[in-house]
Amino acid sequence: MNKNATSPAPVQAAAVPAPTEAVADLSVLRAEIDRIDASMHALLIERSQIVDRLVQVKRTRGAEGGSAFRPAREASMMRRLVDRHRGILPLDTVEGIWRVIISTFTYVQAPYAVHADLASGEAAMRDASRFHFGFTVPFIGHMGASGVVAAVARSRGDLGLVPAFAAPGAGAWWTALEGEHAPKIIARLPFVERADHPAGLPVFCIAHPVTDGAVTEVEAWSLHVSGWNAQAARALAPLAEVVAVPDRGLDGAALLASIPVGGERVNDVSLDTVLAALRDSGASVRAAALVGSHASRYTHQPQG
Ligand SMILES: O=C(O)C(=O)C[C@]1(C(=O)O)C=C[C@@H](O)C=C1
Repeated sequence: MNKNATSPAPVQAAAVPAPTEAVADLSVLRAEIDRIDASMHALLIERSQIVDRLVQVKRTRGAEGGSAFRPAREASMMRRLVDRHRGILPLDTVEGIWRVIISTFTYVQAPYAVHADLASGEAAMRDASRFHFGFTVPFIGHMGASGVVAAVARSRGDLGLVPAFAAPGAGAWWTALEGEHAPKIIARLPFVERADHPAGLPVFCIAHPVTDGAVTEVEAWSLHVSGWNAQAARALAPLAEVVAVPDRGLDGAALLASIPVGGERVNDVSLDTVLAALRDSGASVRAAALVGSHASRYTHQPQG
């Protein structure tokens, strides 16, 4: 006869630890948590010592002054972080922790402020800034992208955040980035996109151009186009992401075209392809200026 079938109760009772055993287990587990917290803290202190050495190396190599923000390195670190994450701790939390670690280590190398355009909604922009740069880095709000670009231009190493989409009334703010010494787009945030990102507002990050650590997977071009029409907009849609603002002087539009020139998914799009598509659809480009570059958009697909 099967003993378990006739007397299941003792088996279930044995699975629940006696109260004293449970208390002992809890204190053992809490001791484990204390050990892990102490190790994590020690590792952060060790990381800060490495960053100290990194600053010395950068100095001896004559690295540019200004911001210590290195967009190529950060994009690659964030992609690897989300790809290796597993377990019950939400990805949002892990990403947020590392954003604070990296942006604060950027700040301790060379203090900077984040200027953000609040004109299309303060809450989402503030969330984006705090998520990507933490609370130690000062946050300065502006009503409009022009104020952000001007503040970054005046600074030594500040960053600017501007919506990466057509915001009503924003105008062709990117034309202020055309000058040789003007700030440029150096990143697009979030580095890792997903449908339910807690700070998912798409923003361009603007700074004085970085020569060391720039990433050029996507080029941002300011295009002045006459004869801009629906056919031209349709022709560009598969080639580039475009923000368009009417330009009455040209009887056309000022465009900010983000052209994927090469990345993990290398494709054939170049400025020439875009210019040819515009010509073929009856529009003509009067002027083109490179106003920055950034890493390819990287989308995280949740497992399961
Ligand atoms: O790798 C660098 O150059 C650093 O300055 C270190 C570090 C980091 O904390 O990991 C900080 C800032 C950069 O944007 C990238 C990475």
